[in-house]
This record gives sequence, structure tokens and C-alpha cells, in this order.
Amino acid sequence: MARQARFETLELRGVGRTYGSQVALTGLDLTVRAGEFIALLGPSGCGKSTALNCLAGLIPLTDGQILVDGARVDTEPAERRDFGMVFQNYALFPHMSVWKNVSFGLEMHKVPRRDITPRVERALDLVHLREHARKLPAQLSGGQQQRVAIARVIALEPRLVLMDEPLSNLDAKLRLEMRTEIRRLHQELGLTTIYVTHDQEEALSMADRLVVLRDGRVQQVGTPEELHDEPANWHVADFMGFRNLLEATVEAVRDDGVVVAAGDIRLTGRALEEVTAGGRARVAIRPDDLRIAGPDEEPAENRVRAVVRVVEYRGREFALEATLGERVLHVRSAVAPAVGETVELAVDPSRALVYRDEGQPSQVEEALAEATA
Ligand SMILES: Nc1ncnc2c1ncn2[C@@H]1O[C@H](COP(=O)(O)OP(=O)(O)OP(=O)(O)O)[C@@H](O)[C@H]1O
Repeated sequence: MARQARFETLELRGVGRTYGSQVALTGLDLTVRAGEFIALLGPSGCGKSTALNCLAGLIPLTDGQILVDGARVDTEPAERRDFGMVFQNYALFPHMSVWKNVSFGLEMHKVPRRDITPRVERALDLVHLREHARKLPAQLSGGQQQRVAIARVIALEPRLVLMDEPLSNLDAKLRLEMRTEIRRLHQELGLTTIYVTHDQEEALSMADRLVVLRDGRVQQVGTPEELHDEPANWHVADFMGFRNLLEATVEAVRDDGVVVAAGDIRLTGRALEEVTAGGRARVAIRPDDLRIAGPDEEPAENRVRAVVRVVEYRGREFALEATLGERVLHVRSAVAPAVGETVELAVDPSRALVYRDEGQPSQVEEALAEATA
């Protein structure tokens, strides 16, 4: 098959997929620009693999359209889309050498013989595997196998690269190395990439834009900074590492902030969704935005007195858990108080994000409920 020209835009319009009465994905709208690195992010079962497989043409859509530069591709079979896929389990041919694994796709695509050798060489060079070309996949480490899978896709020069949790079978150190490697390849080759992961750090460090999914629906699309600083709702905040999610009642909505009460705690925060006095809310605070304040430090507002229960050393700082009645607060701190000590925790009102609460449990609460069931 002849290579198709790179595109300007890839558009998903109302893409959905149901399995009987089970909605795996619904109403996915997204416009991807040429050269972008997009991460589809969300917890297990949120529909990210479904979205990727719909794009790849491995499963048909039940709703919506996929367009490349305005022309529909969702009606085309997978092999006509010119999209390349890197799978979680590498999906290498075990009986073929590294070289053959990479050249095979080119042969299948009827690339002229004289072009195959330079393309395989270049792809293997890019992933630093040239000297392993004669080996079989079983003679390689997991990281090297994943590099072969990536080389195979690079050699095909597809107009879109799809990656489904490509690093989840690697150990932590290799995962970090391969993150940088994939990012470097993306920058060097400018391949438009859609990358599925449940790891928010991975997504934040690699992607130009992130799409956060939950229960098959898009929650937010934004740059890493946008998602990090201003999650659209408390579920996104939950997923983005705001470990403190206090259930609260809105006391007052003022120009300079929203006053909320969570048991004995009273805080002024910044509303990122419309909230009304008397309504339920969730206050989301990152562990590194809760700081231990000195007794005479000004201002004295936005303070919580809590008892330190756990102190864990984490390299340059400490991860603390402090309790206040039933509540547990997670704090990142440069200093380590003693276990049992009472501390004053302070949060800047702009860093206490206030959201509407419809009463669903958070990830942690769900996990606790499952564990005690
Ligand atoms: N073949 C299928 N038949 C029925 N339901 C399915 C099928 N494939 C997926 N689902 C359901 O669709 C929902 C989304 O699944 P999907 O695999 O896309 O999630 P995911 O976010 O990729 O999760 P994971 O990270 O665990 O792979 C889930 O509730 C899943 O059970």
C-alpha cells in the first residue's frame, strides 16, 4: 500500500462504542493537530483502550465519525488507515529476528526492496538496536523488545502512531528511561501520537495535551499545566493527585473566595465550578500545597490543626499523614515533625480548589469500600 500523505488534522466527532447495554465510550470529541502527542488518561475501565481500538479500526464504532482532513476513515478497514499501533505486550513475531520483525511490515506493504534496508537500519538506529538485529525477541530484555515494537512502527512511517500502555510491562527504572526515549523519538520524527495510559505522571511528562476519561466520558482536555493547576471537576483532581478531597458544605460565596466547612475545618478556597451557599462541595488540595505553619505566622486563616500519624522519608522531603478526628490529611513537607505532634497546616486560598459534589465516592473511598466489603 502506498504511504498516505501526513494529515493536518484528525477529528473525532461524537465517537462512541457500546457493548449491549454497556457504554464503553460515549461522545468523544477531539481534534488532533499534526505532530501532536496526545495522552488518553483515566482509571481502569474508563474507555481509553476502546477509544484507541476504534481509532485503529480494530473495533467498529457504534456512534460518531473519525475524519482525517475532513474525510471519513472510520468506514475504512484498519489496513487502509495507515495508522501504526504499539501494543502493551509488544506483539512481536517470536520466530523472526529483530531485523525481520521490522522489515516484515514493509514487505507486507510492498515497499520496494531497495528501500527496505535503509528504512530498517534507520528505525533500528533510532531505538539503538542495530547491533541486536540478528537476535530473536526471546534473547532481548523487555525494554529492548518494546524498542523493537516501536522500531517496527517507525519504519512504516505511519501518519498516526497509536500506543496502548506501551510501558506497563517494564520495571520502574526502564519505564522512566523509555518515557524519555519515546518523547525524544516523537520530537525527532514529529509523528502524531495518541498514547493510552492510566499513569498520570507518565501522561503529564510526555504529552502536549491530555484527554481525561471517566466512565466512558471525557472529563477534560488540556495541556499538562492546565490539568495540573485547574482540574475541571473533583474526579479529575482526584486522578491528578489532589490526595486531600474533603467533603464540605458551602457556607458563603464571596468575591474573594468560597468559604467551606468540613466538620471543624473552615477554609476559604477558589471555586472552579459554580457552587451555591448551602450546597455540598469537595475541597481538593495537593499534599505539597499543605504546609506546616509556625504558631505566630501570618495570616492565621486557612489553618487546620492536625495530629501527625505517619512520617515517611521521600528523598528531599517527607510524606506525612496527619489526622483530625476521622479525617486524614496528606502533606508533603521539607521538615519532619514527630509522630504524635500537633501541627498547624496552612493552605493558600488559591490552592484550595472547591468543586460541586454530586455524592459519588473518590478513588480512595471506593477502594476502601471494596476492601471492607
Ligand atoms: N468486548 C467487550 N465486551 C463487553 N464490554 C467491554 C468489552 N471491551 C470493553 N468493555 C467494557 O467497556 C469499558 C471500557 O473498557 P476499556 O477496555 O476501553 O477501558 P480501559 O480504560 O482501557 O481500561 P484498562 O486500563 O483496564 O484496559 C469497561 O467497562 C469494559 O468492561
